[in-house]
Amino acid sequence: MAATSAPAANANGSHASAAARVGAPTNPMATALLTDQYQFSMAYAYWKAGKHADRAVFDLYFRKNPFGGEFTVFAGLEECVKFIANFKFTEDDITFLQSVMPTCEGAFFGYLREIDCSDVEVYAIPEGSVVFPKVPLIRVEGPVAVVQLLETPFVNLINYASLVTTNAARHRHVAGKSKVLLEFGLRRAQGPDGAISASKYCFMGGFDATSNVLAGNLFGIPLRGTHSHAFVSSFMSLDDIPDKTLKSKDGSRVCNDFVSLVKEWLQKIQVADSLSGAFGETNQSELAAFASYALAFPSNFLALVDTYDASGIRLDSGDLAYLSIEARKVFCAIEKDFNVPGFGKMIITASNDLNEETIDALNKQGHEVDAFGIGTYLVTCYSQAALGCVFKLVEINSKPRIKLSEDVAKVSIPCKKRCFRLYGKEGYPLVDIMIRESEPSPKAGERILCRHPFIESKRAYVVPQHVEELLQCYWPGKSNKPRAELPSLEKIRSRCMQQLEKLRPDHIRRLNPTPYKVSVSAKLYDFIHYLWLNEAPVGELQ
Ligand SMILES: Nc1ncnc2c1ncn2[C@@H]1O[C@H](COP(=O)(O)OP(=O)(O)OP(=O)(O)O)[C@@H](O)[C@H]1O
Ligand SMILES: O=P(O)(O)OC[C@H]1O[C@H](OP(=O)(O)OP(=O)(O)O)[C@H](O)[C@@H]1O
Ligand SMILES: O=C(O)c1cccnc1
Ligand SMILES: [Mg+2]
Repeated sequence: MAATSAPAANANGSHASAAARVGAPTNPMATALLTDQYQFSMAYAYWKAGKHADRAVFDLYFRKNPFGGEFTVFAGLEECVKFIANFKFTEDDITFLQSVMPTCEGAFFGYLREIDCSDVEVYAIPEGSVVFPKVPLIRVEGPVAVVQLLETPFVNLINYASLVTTNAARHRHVAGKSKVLLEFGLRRAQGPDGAISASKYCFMGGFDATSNVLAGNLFGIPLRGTHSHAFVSSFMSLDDIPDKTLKSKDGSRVCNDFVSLVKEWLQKIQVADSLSGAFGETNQSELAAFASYALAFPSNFLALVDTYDASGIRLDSGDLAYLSIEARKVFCAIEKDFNVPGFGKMIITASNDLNEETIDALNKQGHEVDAFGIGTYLVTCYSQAALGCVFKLVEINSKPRIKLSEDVAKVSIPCKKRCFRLYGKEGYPLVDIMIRESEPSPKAGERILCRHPFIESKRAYVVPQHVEELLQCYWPGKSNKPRAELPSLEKIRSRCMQQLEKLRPDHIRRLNPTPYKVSVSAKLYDFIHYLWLNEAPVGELQ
């Protein structure tokens, strides 16, 4: 996506061209009808009350980090921007809405027919950033009825995206930088959209490649894969191979009878002392499948070796630590005894219900796996079903609003806010702080009081070495703010990896990670509590 500094939309109607520049959401189902019915009910009631154009500010945020961790990776922003760029009801949509809202006045549908997001402003934290609870990931400002309609699709586009990106980042963290991570989840994902999103966001979170061909086509994600048990078991014997000619890629080297060569080598390794008879009971049909696969992919050979008995290169069952070590020993012995340089470094891929815990267990045991193929646990986010992002009204017509709850964690933080990340001496982020829009920004070298939004005793002075403003303008509406760039997937992925590297290690460790501090300015703290007391009814004791 090209960078642009032009306003996305302005009063003289450049909204359509902005939409063309930004492009359409990946999923064609992400249209203006993809929302909950109650959003239309409220839009109608706002309209009836003459409030539909009231200027509202909503924050999209989550309350708790997923997977028992203390960090989250923010993802899905580009799809939200594409969504609002294309937000418009078609005549068919209007006809349908009229049919399901028969009691609404006709003029309301005339209003719906006209609306788009040209008067909506979207500020957000850059996609791929590490984020924390309570801090707005996206701040949406605009006519209340329009922004209300955006609640469900925005939350939908962010929730799973951020959850699965975080899951992928956690798998990357436990596997370590040097391992190849392959996303194999297409068959186990929640439908086609779940699968496509998983492939995109697992790559963003640090995976190297996917088996999902459509995702490769749509997003340019590298494709990787091996072969399945069906291929191996489809062969009966070496007689199943009609064309035995093996050619090098450029055709310069030809072996006319590769099958005889395979047999010859099998005899050699069967009697090799260093392999102590490991190949004595080689399954002939499995051997035929591998020989045939090698003939098809002479420079890219990979064998699924556990169909009959595990002994070598994608391992998909059994004790993966033990088998990978045994396989490596065999490869190293062959390299040494038969002088085949590089054979010992043959890539060992492992798959089969892998997840953070099993990879951690393998690491603790010691293993020789180079690449992990991960499906079910990764893409279904097995250990946490949803992130639980919410979209809350924080201000209307410049009047701050608060949502109270018995559960303090569910009390919303009112006001249109600006958010900053304060970095310490060692270069690590120390704390995120939210301030009222009217307050001066925190500055490097200047002491600022950071307060826990709800717990009075929790506060700290911080003298930041560096201050980063978190919310950037991605959709300026009718303002003249320059629009922040929507970077390529590759760039977002790099951002994610860099951000995780910059985080203090105790925030990302798997066991008992330290919570990152999220705070508000003293002014905002006072205001929250003033508004809270103002809004909370005083009980009466009888
Ligand atoms: N060394 C290991 N340490 C911890 N977990 C492992 C280890 N090796 C494999 N696993 C995990 O143990 C589980 C093995 O599951 P299970 O016993 O059902 O499979 P299997 O019998 O080996 O294979 P299959 O039933 O697919 O033929 C998988 O989740 C796998 O990832
Ligand atoms: O295990 P996952 O993390 O979900 O990774 C994807 C799995 O998909 C394939 O299994 P397949 O559909 O062949 O079924 P099976 O291995 O369960 O027999 C492959 O063998 C992997 O095990
Ligand atoms: O290419 C593979 O090995 C693969 C792809 C999808 C699922 N399981 C394995
Ligand atoms: Mg399997």
